[in-house]
Amino acid sequence: MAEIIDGRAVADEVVQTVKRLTGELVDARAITPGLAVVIVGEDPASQVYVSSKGRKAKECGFHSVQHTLPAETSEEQLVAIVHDLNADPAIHGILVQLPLPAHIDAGRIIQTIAPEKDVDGFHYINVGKLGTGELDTAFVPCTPAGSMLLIERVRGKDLSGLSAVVVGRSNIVGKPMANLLLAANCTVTIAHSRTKDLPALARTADILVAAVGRPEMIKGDWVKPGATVIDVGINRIAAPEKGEGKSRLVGDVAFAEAEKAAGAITPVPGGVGPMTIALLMANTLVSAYRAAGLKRPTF
Ligand SMILES: Nc1nc(=O)c2c([nH]1)NC[C@@H]1CN(c3ccc(C(=O)N[C@@H](CCC(=O)O)C(=O)O)cc3)C=[N+]21
Repeated sequence: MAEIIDGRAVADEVVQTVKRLTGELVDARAITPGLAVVIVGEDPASQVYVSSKGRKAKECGFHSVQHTLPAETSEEQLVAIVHDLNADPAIHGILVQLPLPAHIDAGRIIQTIAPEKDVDGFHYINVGKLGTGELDTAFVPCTPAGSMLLIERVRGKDLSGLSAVVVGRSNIVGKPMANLLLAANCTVTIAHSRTKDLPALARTADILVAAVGRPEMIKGDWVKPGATVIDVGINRIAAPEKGEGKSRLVGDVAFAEAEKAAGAITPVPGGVGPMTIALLMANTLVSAYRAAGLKRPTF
């Protein structure tokens, strides 16, 4: 049976390190890292993520601000808010929660965020830096960065020559994940909905990352014996066994089957999700260190 990777425990270690380094920054330079989270509309799932980000930021000792805007907020109003946050020296990280309402051009909003405050790592400047390997000055998207930390926990820091298959090609997870694995000298394949014989390809992976958003799509017999399986999916599905109208969270991997073959596997919940939030704190801390002209801490 696979080792079950405890994402909550690793995330907590990251948060404790952020907290300690925040204390050092406050003592040495009187600079408090500041994180602004902007949410437009009332999507209940989004509200949950945003409030847990605010809670973690306070736990780290950050200055934390949240802008909750009505669903009718115009694109120009949102652009104006981002401009204000760009100009605010107390703010080192800006996160605009996605998805945005359909009448707002999310791409334009992301490109409005100052790259040096783009702790999501979604701005073209940060995407380009990751693509060209300028990791010292880039922000790397939180979910792939957190997934890499979990992979390193299991396999050590030297991933050289390992075969990695990333299932999913999104700009926020699949593509940056593939770039990080490539930077770590893995042989990387990105699979997607048009990939031929995905089960056979998946079985070649020493590191298998599932980021497709389809509940339990990756089956146990797609997993190479001993592989490291990172499940990025968070899918809410009906759970009639828990009672009428109840639901539960599952990943993109059929966990009960896959844990029999894998060497190590992340659960859902309690795997990648908590790491995403921890790396948001780490990126915000790094931004504050850079703004102070100090060397970037590494995680
Ligand atoms: N600009 C932007 N950046 C984001 O990083 C971003 C976003 N927009 N929009 C929404 C998604 C979603 N997201 C999650 C983070 C943590 C958990 C998490 O900690 N999940 C827990 C379970 C939470 C539960 O029980 O619902 C876990 O996996 O253990 C989930 C989802 C960040 N997102």
